[in-house]
Amino acid sequence: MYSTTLPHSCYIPCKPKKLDKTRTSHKGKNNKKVSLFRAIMRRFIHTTVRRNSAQTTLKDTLKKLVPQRRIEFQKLRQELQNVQLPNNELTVGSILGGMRGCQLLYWQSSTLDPIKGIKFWGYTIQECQELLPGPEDSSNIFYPEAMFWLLLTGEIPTKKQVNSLIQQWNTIVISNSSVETSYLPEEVNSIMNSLPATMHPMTQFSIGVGTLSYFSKFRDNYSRGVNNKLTMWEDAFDDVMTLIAFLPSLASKIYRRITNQCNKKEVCKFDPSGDWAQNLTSMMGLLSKERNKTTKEDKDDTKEITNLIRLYTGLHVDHEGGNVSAHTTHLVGSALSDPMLSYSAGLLGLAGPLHGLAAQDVVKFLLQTQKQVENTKDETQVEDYLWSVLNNHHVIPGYGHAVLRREDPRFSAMLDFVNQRSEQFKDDPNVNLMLLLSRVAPRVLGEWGKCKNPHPNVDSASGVLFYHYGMKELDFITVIFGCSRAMGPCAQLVWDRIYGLPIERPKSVDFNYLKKFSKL
Ligand SMILES: CC(=O)SCCNC(=O)CCNC(=O)[C@H](O)C(C)(C)COP(=O)(O)OP(=O)(O)OC[C@H]1O[C@@H](n2cnc3c(N)ncnc32)[C@H](O)[C@@H]1OP(=O)(O)O
Ligand SMILES: O=C([O-])CC(=O)C(=O)O
Repeated sequence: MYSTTLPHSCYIPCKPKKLDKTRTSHKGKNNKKVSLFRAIMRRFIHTTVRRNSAQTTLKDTLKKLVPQRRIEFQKLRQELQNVQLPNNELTVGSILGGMRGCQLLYWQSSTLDPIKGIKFWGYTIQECQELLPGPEDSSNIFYPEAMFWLLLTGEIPTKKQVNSLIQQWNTIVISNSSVETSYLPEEVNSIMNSLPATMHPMTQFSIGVGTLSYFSKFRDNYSRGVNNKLTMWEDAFDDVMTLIAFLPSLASKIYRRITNQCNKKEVCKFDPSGDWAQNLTSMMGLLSKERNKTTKEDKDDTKEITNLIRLYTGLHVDHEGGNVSAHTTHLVGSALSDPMLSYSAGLLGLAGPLHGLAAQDVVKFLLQTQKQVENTKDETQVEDYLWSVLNNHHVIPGYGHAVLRREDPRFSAMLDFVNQRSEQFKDDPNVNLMLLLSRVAPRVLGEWGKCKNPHPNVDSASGVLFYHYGMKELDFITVIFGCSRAMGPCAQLVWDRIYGLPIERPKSVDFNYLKKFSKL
């Protein structure tokens, strides 16, 4: 009766009392005893049934189904790879293969060529570096504000226009009053304070951005019936401005919480005339004397880390519409969720290790390689280590791409940053390992042959540079990515509402439908 396969903790030794037949006939005086006996039996049967059903939990049931279903699915996938479904230009291979290469989305501000990489309204990264306004004393660095102007309008802004946007992001109107964006509104601040500081920074970030929805004009005006299909883009625009303007405060709040610097006022320095990336760098406390020593080189570092954040946040803004963070933002926005909710969802996609989280994983990987490989200057030893990673069915973070088929030009731009400062970086073992990997990994991945693009993507070079300048909290790195990525998808949200694009709702197919096309 008791299953011996039950886990020990489920086995409750409870023997049924023997049924005394003689007593059952004594009605009347033995009535009480009989009903007590029946109750005990009912209870016994009930517990036994429950115990037996514990043998087949939902997960156990699923586990039994997995091997066979996997085989069937793989067979069907292989057989129908090139089959086009009726009234559908897509093949089954595309539907089951992450829709790679299918043109399914409208995206305005950037396009991605597999070989040439990203272009923002037709401008290459190099052209943006030449044309977009930036600090006078730094070549190849532009203000992210200038990039946002380009993303939203398709026009290269003048210096004056960029300055006006810098001012606008430093003082923003919420709840009908003008506030400096140096501190978070109390409604958001208190939510952030209630989160465990050990919660992953990307989770905190998404919650913070979602909480900003409290101030959404779009949401408020929609619920009161104030805006309509023709005017709601203006509320979307105002929300996007509020959202982006508060990102430096929000990100630095998270950073200061995880580094226990919350009560140090000198850390959170906000310059009311400073640019967005400068305030982000400064408010995180990356420029504080405690984190950076005070030698002459360290003063140069202060300028350089600000420029690194400007370059990084200027380059990560957008990567056409199909990447997970952009696509999610667009999808959620299509239900007319406000821009804060939409981007909060986008950030949760960016937090995945195959997407934005690879930025932190790359640094973890570099540090792990330093520990595992005796001499990380020796290409053969590093190569052997990479083979062991692949043979253990792990990915090499920072390599490969769903669309790109050459080295990511954003990676090249980060590398130029390093090469232009070779003196600063020449003795950094992690930067040197990153450079060595960029030669060795493509060779190994190419020989391995599974991965369609063996070259480095943008995440390969970025985190290690933050690490160089003192950001040792690896889990935080993707938050900076998230500050930047807000710009492209949010610019698109405004245009989605200008054009009145509909709710996104593709059709799905099930296994049985696909099976109709199978000969198996
Ligand atoms: C900002 C960004 O989001 S850039 C991307 C950041 N992500 C990373 O760096 C993580 C490492 N890279 C990867 O996992 C992948 O290259 C992705 C997710 C970026 C692209 O995925 P896909 O388009 O499926 O790549 P692709 O078609 O080349 O994959 C074919 C196979 O090679 C594997 N592969 C791809 N890249 C790698 C890699 N860097 N290391 C090991 N294996 C890899 C895939 O996992 C897949 O294996 P499978 O057939 O067993 O499932
Ligand atoms: O394009 C992609 O899929 C991933 C990527 O590089 C990005 O979003 O920046």
